Amino acid sequence: MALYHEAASILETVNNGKTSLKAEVFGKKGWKSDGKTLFALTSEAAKWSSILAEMVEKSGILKLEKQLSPTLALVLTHDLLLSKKGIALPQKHGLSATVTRHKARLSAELTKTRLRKGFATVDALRAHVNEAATKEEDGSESYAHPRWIRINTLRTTLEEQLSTTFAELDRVSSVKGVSNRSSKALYIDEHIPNLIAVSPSVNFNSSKPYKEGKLIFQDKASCFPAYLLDPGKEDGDIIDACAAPGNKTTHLAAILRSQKGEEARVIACEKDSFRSKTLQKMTKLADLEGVIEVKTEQNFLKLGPTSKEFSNVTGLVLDPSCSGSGIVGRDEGGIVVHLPSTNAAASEPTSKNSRKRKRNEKPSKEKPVPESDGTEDVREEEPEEAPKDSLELAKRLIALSDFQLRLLQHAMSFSSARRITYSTCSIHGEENEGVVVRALLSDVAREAGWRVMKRSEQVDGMKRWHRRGDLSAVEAALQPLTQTSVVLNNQEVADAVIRCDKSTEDGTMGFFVAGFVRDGTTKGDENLQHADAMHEVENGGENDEDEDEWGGFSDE
Ligand SMILES: C[S@@+](CC[C@H](N)C(=O)[O-])C[C@H]1O[C@@H](n2cnc3c(N)ncnc32)[C@H](O)[C@@H]1O
Repeated sequence: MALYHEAASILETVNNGKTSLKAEVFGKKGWKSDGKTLFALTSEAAKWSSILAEMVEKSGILKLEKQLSPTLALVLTHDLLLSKKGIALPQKHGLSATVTRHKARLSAELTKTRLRKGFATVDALRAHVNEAATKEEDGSESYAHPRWIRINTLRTTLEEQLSTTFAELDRVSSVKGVSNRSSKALYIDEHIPNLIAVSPSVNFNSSKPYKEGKLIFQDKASCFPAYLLDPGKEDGDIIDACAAPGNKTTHLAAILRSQKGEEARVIACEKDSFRSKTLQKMTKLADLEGVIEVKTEQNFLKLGPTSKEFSNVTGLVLDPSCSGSGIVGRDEGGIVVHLPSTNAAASEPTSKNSRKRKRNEKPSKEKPVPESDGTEDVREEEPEEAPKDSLELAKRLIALSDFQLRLLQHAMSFSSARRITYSTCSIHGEENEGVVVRALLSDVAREAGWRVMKRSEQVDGMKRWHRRGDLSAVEAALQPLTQTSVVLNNQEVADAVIRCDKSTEDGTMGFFVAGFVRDGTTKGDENLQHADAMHEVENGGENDEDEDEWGGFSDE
């Protein structure tokens, strides 16, 4: 029967970004299958594809059943487990048999995914998947996430790309103009230089300039930290403390190079070994001039802030691991078909022992390195897994924010540093305003004279950005600190820090960034209405335990 082969071929074409699902199914003559059935199957499989791809990958069936392509496995698995009628083929049909014999394994993977996402039943998961899909298609309520592309000025210019790669696209004057799924439009961002957004239906994944590192796929919000740091001619070296996969590193390098020419130097530090490799690849591709020095498998906390090597470091970008709660899932963007990797090995059967993770061992979130260039599949951060309950979330946020504070305080210890940006792709106040307040009130910040970078002091685009910090989160962070005699100017701090919300007309992911400055001449207590003698703010991550990395939670 042609249905599954035709559906698989349609998903392949749509995934290449050449056309839309509707245009492919109904606009093309010659399909043997009924159009409505074909559309229903392909759109359902696309909707479920992130879940199905993971199940197929983990089950390892692509390795065992060589006649299955990733898209064919997707549509067959969809009908096997999620369609009421099952696979529309006789049981003995060869194609049906190739997936049916793995039904137990695939079902187990579906159960694991469902539980991990926090849904008690398949129907609850289905409702969630449907709701997400309805939102995507309802332009009035939610906006299709545009594809943000930063033009890498280390390798090309905006003008060159506008007149070549993007010459065919219609120019629009608002982000909303590119949020329409069927449009082929381009918007030049009004806040971040050299950043554009294109409609979700246009895909430059396989374009030459992308493969050459001239285009960097980077959400608008993720461009804020390097831009807010705003390094200039007078600056020395800049450290990107938590760098992989390297989007902010290459952005920093581009800005610094434009200011300092050959003198520009960015030191990129990454602790994780797998992500270090991605960072190396990405920077090698994007930075032919050698502005960036990569420190692989390097714990930032182990860099000596007063050592000679870093005596010329005047700025730091700190974008540490976070809950990832602001991330826009790939399925919240345009029609994206998630495909299982053909290289994926079957996951180990879950035994009691294998489920246990050692304390401090980082949960493995990495995707296999694609053979092509390895940059696009390692994300800046992984989306948050739904916590079981509010208690688990609270615990998670305490551990994360202590870790983030510790890194921020370390950044504040660099002897020549004058500016720092701290960012997360989290929506939780604890990881954002909470960390900022705790850092500002810490001895480290006060002794070194760090204060928040006020809105009025920020680079033009950031000054104009409308979403600012959450005042109630600033106040909430101060509440437990009853011991302190220091009073912050809460409103000024809230206005100084920057937020992005996901799924709004801004077209960004959820994000947070704060700038810190120290003037060098004062003790920098400008945000403090009165600063009394040295005080014990709180433990604030200055614990003796050698916890130098966010290690996730153990299952124990
Ligand atoms: C949110 S990601 C960074 C994304 C990156 N800034 C970008 O824009 O592409 C956080 C990174 O910090 C790394 N990391 C966590 N703890 C670290 C530490 N102590 N030292 C250095 N890197 C660390 C993680 O492995 C992860 O790659």
